[in-house]
Amino acid sequence: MTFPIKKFLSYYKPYKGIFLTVLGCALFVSCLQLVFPLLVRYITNDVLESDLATALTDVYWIGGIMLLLIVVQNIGNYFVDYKGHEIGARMESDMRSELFSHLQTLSFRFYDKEKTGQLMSRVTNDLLMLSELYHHAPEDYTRYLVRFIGAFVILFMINAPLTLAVFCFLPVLGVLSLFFNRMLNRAMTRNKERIADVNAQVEDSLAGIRVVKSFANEKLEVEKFNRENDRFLFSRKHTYRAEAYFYNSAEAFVQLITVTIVIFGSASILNQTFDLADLITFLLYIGFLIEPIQKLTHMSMQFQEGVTGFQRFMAIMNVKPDIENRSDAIPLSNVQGAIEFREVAFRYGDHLDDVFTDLSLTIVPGEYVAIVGPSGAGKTTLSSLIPRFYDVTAGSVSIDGHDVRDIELHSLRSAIGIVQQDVYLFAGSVMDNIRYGLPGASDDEVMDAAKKANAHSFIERLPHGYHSEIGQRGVRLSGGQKQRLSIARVFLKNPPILILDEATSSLDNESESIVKRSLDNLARGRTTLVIAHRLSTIRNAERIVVLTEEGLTEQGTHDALLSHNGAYASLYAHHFEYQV
Ligand SMILES: Nc1ncnc2c1ncn2[C@@H]1O[C@H](COP(=O)(O)OP(=O)(O)OP(=O)(O)O)[C@@H](O)[C@H]1O
Repeated sequence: MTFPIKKFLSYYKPYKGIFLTVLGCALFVSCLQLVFPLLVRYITNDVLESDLATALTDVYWIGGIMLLLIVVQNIGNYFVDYKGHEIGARMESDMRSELFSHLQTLSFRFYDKEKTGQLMSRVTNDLLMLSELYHHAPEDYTRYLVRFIGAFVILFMINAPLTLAVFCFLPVLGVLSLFFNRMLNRAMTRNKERIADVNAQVEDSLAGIRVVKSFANEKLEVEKFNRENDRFLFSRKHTYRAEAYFYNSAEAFVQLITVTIVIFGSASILNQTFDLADLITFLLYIGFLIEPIQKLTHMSMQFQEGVTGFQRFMAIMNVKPDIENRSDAIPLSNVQGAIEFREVAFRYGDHLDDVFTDLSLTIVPGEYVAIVGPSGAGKTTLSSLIPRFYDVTAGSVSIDGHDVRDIELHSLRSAIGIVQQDVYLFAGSVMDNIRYGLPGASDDEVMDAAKKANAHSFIERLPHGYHSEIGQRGVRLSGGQKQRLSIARVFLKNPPILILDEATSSLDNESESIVKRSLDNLARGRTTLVIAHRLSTIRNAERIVVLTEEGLTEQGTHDALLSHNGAYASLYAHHFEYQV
């Protein structure tokens, strides 16, 4: 993947002013730092040669100047460190927010493929590395470059041959770092993938902790986790080995440079072509030359981590949502609730089998239609084409005569309410969860919806009524209670079209009958599509549609289908065979 430099730089834009100030400050402080060794050289070379009284005065003066320089430098460094980090953190926060917003736009097809834990890793870890690169790299490179060039010029003026001799080591170091850079880059990418796998494993195991415990499979989960954890450890070991090679080779070069100066400098002093002040200046400035080399490994790590983090960030940002508003999408208003599937073909992926090939079905406004059929026939898939969770492969789905692909997505989904067997409730209070159906609804409206969903009385019995916390995913509520909250949520939303997907199949008889009454209330006056396994619950449906692997094979009322003695009759017989 080529590096999208323009996009990378665009995140600096909102902070251009403060960023350039920080950079200017780093530059200024670096220049001040170059003055120090020159002052020491001046003392050893000139001041110490003069008479005692003048020398002492000069030393005090220079000491004062040095103190002032220290104060100015440290104030400057404080500003650079504080503001620099803040800019990095702000940019990281902007990117995190952009990434999260983008994730919200991606469709079911994307989430079918991606692991939640891995995505979480991108939103957190990868961006953390990026903030370091964003602010440290420009500051550090400026500091090191200024000091490096400054020290080179000063040393060159003092003793050109020795300075050039020191510089002969640098190309070798350059080649070395290029070689290790590639190695580190690969290792960093692998590290990121591995930690994302660890995250995914943690997410999966903890989200399913109730299943884990019910099967007493804690040990198995620990083994699965350790497998990923070990892979991460192995990958990090590789990185550290590469790093250690690089760091120590660079360190050896640094020491070689110091030894060269000491030997050549001392020999030159003996030959009287160099004096002690020159040697002291060289040794003081050598730090300015060595520092960037010593930091090269760290900077290169930081650079690689930031770059791979950005590439992984962009890999998601570049995923185009496959379900989007068309530029001329129309808002859906005054919905009557007519639904039409016309010659619909659908498959989940290019290499997967068709779920439907030529399916046509018309539902009139306000009709109550039940879809039944064997498991895997495509009942849920059919219902998910109405709110455009997936787009048809061929044919069309329309509402009130408008192809759903031409309807503005928000208005389309606002017109459809879905109640599922697997209720998802968010951490928060009962009130928050019902209000999710219509953010901005008043407390009275929420309570009214709860009453219609037969949820009000149980909510009032909770320790803090509507303000009771329900725990993550509603663990503190029973299945039937969760279901009624989800129905209240849809009451509040008040959509003209309703999809009930196996909404009561996991409940016991008593809960089922309460939930059933709530659902009947909800369905009144709305076009309703029920996906049912329990054939007993849909006996009164105005129309029952039978979906099998061959497509829609039969439709009619319960009695008509039974007397037809086809697929429905055999499903029904089968169903009751198991019920008895
Ligand atoms: N996200 C998905 N990606 C790929 N294939 C899928 C996906 N969801 C469902 N399928 C496949 O599509 C087919 C229809 O599944 P669907 O869930 O619609 O059936 P269903 O009739 O609702 O089944 P059930 O009654 O068991 O819930 C099945 O073969 C299933 O494996």
